[in-house]
Amino acid sequence: MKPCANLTFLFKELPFLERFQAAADAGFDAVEILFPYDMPAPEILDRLQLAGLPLALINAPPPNYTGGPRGFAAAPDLTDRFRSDFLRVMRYAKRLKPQHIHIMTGDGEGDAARDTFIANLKWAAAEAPDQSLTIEPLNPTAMPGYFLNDYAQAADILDAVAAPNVGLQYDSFHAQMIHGDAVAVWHDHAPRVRHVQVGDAPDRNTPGNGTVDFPALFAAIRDSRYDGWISGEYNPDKDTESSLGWMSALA
Ligand SMILES: O=C(O)C(=O)[C@H](O)CO
Ligand SMILES: [Mg+2]
Repeated sequence: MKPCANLTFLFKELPFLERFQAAADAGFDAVEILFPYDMPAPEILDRLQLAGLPLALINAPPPNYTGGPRGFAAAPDLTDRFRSDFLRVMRYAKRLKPQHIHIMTGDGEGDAARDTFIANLKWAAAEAPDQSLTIEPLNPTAMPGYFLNDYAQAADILDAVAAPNVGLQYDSFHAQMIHGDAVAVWHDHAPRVRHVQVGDAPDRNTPGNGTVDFPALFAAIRDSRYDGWISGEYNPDKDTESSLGWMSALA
């Protein structure tokens, strides 16, 4: 199991560009960045190369995302917007080579949103056949109104899309908040998972300081032979360094 650091959440004690080396020094093998678009790609690439780290994941809402809607992939009236933004994301991705791109749905509900999301995912999968794309249910307490908010719903959508390069992004914080048992969610959906993020519930804080059963979760992940990244995506209770005890369970 390979540890990854989400640099949007971890090492916030440091200026953004210094977080890459800090992650490498702390023993991480990769980093992910939720919204890298405010920074020139060459600067990020430079820091990745200096630290010797691959980029595991970026998000795909619009590149100019600045606290606006969290994506458009399920917005029936904004298909053109989603598609032109996706092409811009792919131009960025060509430089940074993220292993996964998380496609965010934005707000919505009902059949029209579902159909739009499926059609957009099929289109994106065909447009970028060599790029792994992920979808991630976000819990309604943290993200009210967000369309993709349940793991069974995500499984249904992945079945309908049926594209080899589209899979599930599992997040222990959201899984626990949505379904009450992050370990059970892992057991139900492990074969679909392409990328894992960890944080505790209910406060998205340091793993081990909340209600998620991390010993059971890491044992289940190990048993399932998942070989992707396990990324820390949480707000450390104190400083980042003292929050990294969970990494030793991955060795
Ligand atoms: O909120 C999360 O858990 C995510 O991973 C999203 O990418 C947030 O942007
Ligand atoms: Mg997440």
